[in-house]
Amino acid sequence: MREEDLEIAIKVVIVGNGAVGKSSMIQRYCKGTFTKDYKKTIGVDFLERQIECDGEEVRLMLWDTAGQEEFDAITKAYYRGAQACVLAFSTTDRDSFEAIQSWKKKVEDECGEIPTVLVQNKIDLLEQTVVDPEEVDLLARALGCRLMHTSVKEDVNVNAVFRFLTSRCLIEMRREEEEYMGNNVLHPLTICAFGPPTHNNKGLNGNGTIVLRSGKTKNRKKKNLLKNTCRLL
Ligand SMILES: Nc1nc2c(ncn2[C@@H]2O[C@H](COP(=O)(O)OP(=O)(O)OP(=O)(O)O)[C@@H](O)[C@H]2O)c(=O)[nH]1
Repeated sequence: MREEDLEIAIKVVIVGNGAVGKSSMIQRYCKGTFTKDYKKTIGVDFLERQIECDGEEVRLMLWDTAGQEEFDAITKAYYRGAQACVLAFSTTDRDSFEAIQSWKKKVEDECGEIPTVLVQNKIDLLEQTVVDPEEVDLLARALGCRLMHTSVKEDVNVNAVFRFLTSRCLIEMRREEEEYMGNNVLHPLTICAFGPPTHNNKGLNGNGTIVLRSGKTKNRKKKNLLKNTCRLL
C-alpha cells in the first residue's frame, strides 16, 4: 500500500442543546435532505461523508450527540478522539446560546483544544431572534472560535462549516507532522510497515512487524489532532 492510498479520517462532534438543529445539519450535509419534524436524538448517531479538501481526500465522520441533558453520561464517551467540533445554538432559543460555554467545556474536558466552529443556526428565522449579533460576536471571540451563521432549512453555509473545520484540521496535521519529523521522532500514531524502525522506542520491535503506536502526545491539550490518524512509513 502506498502512503497516498491512505485516507485521512476526521472525527467531528456536533454539540449543543436539544432542537437547535444538529441532526438536521448532519442529515443536510450527508444526505442533502431536510425535514420539519423534530425527533430528539437518543444518545448518539453517526453519519459520514467523503470530501476533497486542499488536495486531500478526507472522510468526515460526523457524530451527532443528543442535546438533552439526560443523555450527558452517554454522549461524553463519544467525544473522545474527536478532532473537530461544531458548537451549535439556535437563533430562536436563548437557553441554547447561554449553554454554549458549558458545551465547549464538556468537549474540551474529553478532547482538549480542537478546531471548533460556533454555529448560529436557523438564521431563516432572524425576525424571531432572541440573541443580539454583538453578544454572539463577543462570545465567539471569548471562545476563540470562528462564528458561522447557518440555515439548515435553506441550506445556507452548512457546507462551509465542515469545509472550514476540515481545512483547519489539515493545517494542524501538517504542522504536527513537520514538528515530529523535524524532531526525528516517530509520529505518535504511526504504522511501521515492514521496514526497520529508526529507533527502538517502546512499541517498535525492529523486525518489520506492523506496530500501531499509542496516541500519546507531549501536550494532550493541544496535540490531539492525530490521535485517530495513521500514516505508513
Ligand atoms: N426554521 C428552521 N428549522 C430548523 C433548522 N434546522 C433545524 N430545524 C428544525 O429544528 C427542529 C430540531 O432539529 P433537530 O435537528 O432534530 O435538532 P437537534 O439539535 O438534533 O435536537 P436533539 O436531537 O434533541 O439534540 C426540527 O424540527 C428541524 O426541522 C433551520 O435552519 N431552520
